[in-house]
Amino acid sequence: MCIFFCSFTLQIFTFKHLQFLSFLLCLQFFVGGNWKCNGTKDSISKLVSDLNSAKLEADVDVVVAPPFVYLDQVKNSLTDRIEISAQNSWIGKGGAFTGEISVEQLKDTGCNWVILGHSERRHVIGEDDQFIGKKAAYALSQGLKVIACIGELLQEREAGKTFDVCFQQMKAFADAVPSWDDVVVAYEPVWAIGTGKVATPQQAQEVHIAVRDWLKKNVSAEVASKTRIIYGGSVNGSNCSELAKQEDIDGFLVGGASLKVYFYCWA
Ligand SMILES: O=C(CO)COP(=O)(O)O
Repeated sequence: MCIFFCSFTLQIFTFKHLQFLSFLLCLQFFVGGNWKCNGTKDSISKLVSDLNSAKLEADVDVVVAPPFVYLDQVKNSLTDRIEISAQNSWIGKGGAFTGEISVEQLKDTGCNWVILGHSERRHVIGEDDQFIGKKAAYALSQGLKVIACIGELLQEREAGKTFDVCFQQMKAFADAVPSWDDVVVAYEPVWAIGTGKVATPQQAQEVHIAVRDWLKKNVSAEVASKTRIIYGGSVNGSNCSELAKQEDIDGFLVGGASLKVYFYCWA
């Protein structure tokens, strides 16, 4: 693997170093595995055991997001080298909210990340920008880090609205969160999710740089330079290297391919 991620991290360091020299910063590559609503006790136990013996590069952040019901199992069996994320959280303190999971409960199971605004929550479940913003604000206020997802539908891309949609979703996060220190932005074009139709490196880079520019204009230059913007949507072993070469792609959020250990260990 890890030669793979190591070499890209080094390239990314060079790009970022040149681009943001004034901040003397480089962004650590981030690889997130979103297991979505997949797995059984047995299959997850096998994946965890494979992950525990995988050789992961030291300078890549690796985070996995198992389904809620397996969080405890994963936390109790997975190496501490890999952090754990939830796939959703409630907007505030727990209580009489049937079927919801609170941030406090997630922290209690050892989660330190949560994915919010995923397109499957937006478009299948019907969560809107404000609701997602509230969730992000509450999660951050309780010390949970946030993977903040944005991305356009196919018809929005075809109508030339990609930037408008992504910027509107960014604004909802920006209006809600007091700080971007613990936020990673995941650009996931909806038409690329689970379809095998990955964005080209140019399509992804074009949005990533626009989102970084949006952060610069609307939040601050420092936040723009420090915030990792990762790509998700049909990423796999064959397309990841070209995507990772793009200057503003700081990692991946991966669905289907993250259910196999080899995704974390390409070499
Ligand atoms: O939704 C995704 C990650 O959050 C991407 O899913 P796929 O990698 O299966 O397209």
